[in-house]
Amino acid sequence: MSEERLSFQAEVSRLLDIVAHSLYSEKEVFLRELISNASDACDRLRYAALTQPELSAEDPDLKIRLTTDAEAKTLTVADNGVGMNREDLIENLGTIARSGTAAFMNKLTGDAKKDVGLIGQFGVGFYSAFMVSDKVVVLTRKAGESQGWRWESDGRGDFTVSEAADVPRGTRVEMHLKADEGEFLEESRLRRIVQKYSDHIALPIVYGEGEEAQSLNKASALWTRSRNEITPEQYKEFYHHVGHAFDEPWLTMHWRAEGKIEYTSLLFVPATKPFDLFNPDRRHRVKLYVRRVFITDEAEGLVPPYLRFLRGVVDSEDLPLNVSREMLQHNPMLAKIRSGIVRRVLGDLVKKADDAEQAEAYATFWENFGAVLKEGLYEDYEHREQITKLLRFRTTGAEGLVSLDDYVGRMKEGQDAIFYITGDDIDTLRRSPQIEGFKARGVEVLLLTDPVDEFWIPSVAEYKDKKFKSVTRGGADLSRIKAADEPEKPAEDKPAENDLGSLVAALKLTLADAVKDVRISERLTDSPVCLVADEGDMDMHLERLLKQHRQLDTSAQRILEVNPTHPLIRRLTDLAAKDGVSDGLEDVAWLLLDQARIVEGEQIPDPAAFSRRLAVMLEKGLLTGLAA
Ligand SMILES: Nc1ncnc2c1ncn2[C@@H]1O[C@H](COP(=O)(O)OP(=O)(O)OP(=O)(O)O)[C@@H](O)[C@H]1O
Repeated sequence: MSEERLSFQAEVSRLLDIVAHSLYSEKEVFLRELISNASDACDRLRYAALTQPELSAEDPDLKIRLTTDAEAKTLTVADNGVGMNREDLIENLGTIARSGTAAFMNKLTGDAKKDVGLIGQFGVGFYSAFMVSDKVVVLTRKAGESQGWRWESDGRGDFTVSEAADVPRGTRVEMHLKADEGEFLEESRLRRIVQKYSDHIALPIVYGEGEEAQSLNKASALWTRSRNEITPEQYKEFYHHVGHAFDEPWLTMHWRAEGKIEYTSLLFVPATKPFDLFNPDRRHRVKLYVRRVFITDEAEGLVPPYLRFLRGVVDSEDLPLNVSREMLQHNPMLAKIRSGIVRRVLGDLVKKADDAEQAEAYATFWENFGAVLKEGLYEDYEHREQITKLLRFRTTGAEGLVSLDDYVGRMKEGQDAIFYITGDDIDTLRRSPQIEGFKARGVEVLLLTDPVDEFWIPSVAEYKDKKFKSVTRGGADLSRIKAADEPEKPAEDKPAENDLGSLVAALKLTLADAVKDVRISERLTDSPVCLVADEGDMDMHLERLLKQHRQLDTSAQRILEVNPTHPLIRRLTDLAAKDGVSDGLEDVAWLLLDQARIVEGEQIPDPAAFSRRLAVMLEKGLLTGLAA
């Protein structure tokens, strides 16, 4: 087959443009990226060879080799790993398949300086070779296939692919260095880079060929070394490699489990949210090794979905090497390892959460992963208590994050429930009419904005014998809670009970089926009205959420609560006591209901009628206002 010329995917072209034109301060990281790829390729071959030993038989000692040619000004990174065929080459070195790429690309501004910072966080993998090269040639042959392939590009829009003869198994990436990148031809420079970024790689990385070849790294898997031999820098570089991450690890956990089951874990909690955290598959990314052999990064059941933010490796001494990825899931050993991991990780997180000096650091973790962790409250009954200790909340009572123990410790005399409100964002929740009375009495309300909150609360139901209670459902029961500094309302502020009775009757008659009931409110202090759900009905926010996701197409009737101390309601009470249901009262009743719906974020069923009534009322108001 002759040479084919193909174009890069548009995203790759944009990326290459930035890579080539930006003054990336740490160009040396290209080597880390290529070594990381080479190591992954060897891991994949080693796994495939477990069931097909012939794949690696001709050249079984897996390694990574760096060579230079001072005359040709080339640096080559070669591995004898799994290699690529034509389709792999076109798919892998012409596109960016990684999840989160689209989101990343949307963030690019076109301003090279800013974009470089972003790339630093995202990593450009193979394409970083173009930071130091004006031409890259890849020669590769896939394990088990006889045809070799050559890929070549100057990194400017297109690349060529052609057949190549006599290519050994694996991949050679030959970089034709730019004129001013001669430093990458020097062994000492390469050695320093390898030691800085790639020392954790478990394979030998050598410089040169034959007898002369020099070893550049320790070639022992980082997790097999003892903790006191590993520097924070080395942990970080390993985290970058294993997690395809570019931030600092927020927490590093490295331990060996001994006894009935033996395994080593080196796990990290990232400092920032990975792009794919909320993918529907809820997959974790922890890599499973069996006695130093990489098995899979898709071992379902190794880590529960609510800890899917973890990155790192678990290396088992007991699982059989020939365990197929499919059979793994049902292996009882795996369940034991998982339970060890969960216990340890939750234990370490609780320690962090309990440490008052680390409150700020813990808040970062919580903002990133709290919403994911909460899934464990209903998915992992066994560890619910520990997860509960990790919970943090925004509330009406404090600026920062509050734990359930903080909350319970501050409960008012007579308060027997943990009050909460759910919604889409904190600011709207803080302004909700339903929490007015709670705020006025100094009763703290948890402000919940994660969709998952609607699901764990009913499942957990209570904490330390205090039930969770939504402030937008059922009665407010505020009268039983004593507030020390509660100002007594002057008696004349509240209309007479009888008159209020007439108002409620008139509103019920007017609004009929549009509401389930009309009640005098205990929870309002400033707003005239609000909607609440009846005790046994679904909370309003949950109903909206389910409708958005097309999981529900009916609506429950709501209760309209009126604030007896609001001037508007007092005026209306007089009107109802005098005339019963009048035209004026009818219009106001509907307007109040629509207003309550708007504040709640609900649709108004008849906007035209709303607008007509509003115009009538404004006109009347203006006329009497002008006359006065
Ligand atoms: N030396 C290699 N041997 C075999 N396949 C390789 C090699 N280098 C790259 N590839 C293939 O090309 C793909 C793309 O590589 P690239 O470095 O761009 O991204 P990545 O490795 O998936 O992510 P990262 O940015 O974390 O490196 C890899 O996923 C792999 O399938």
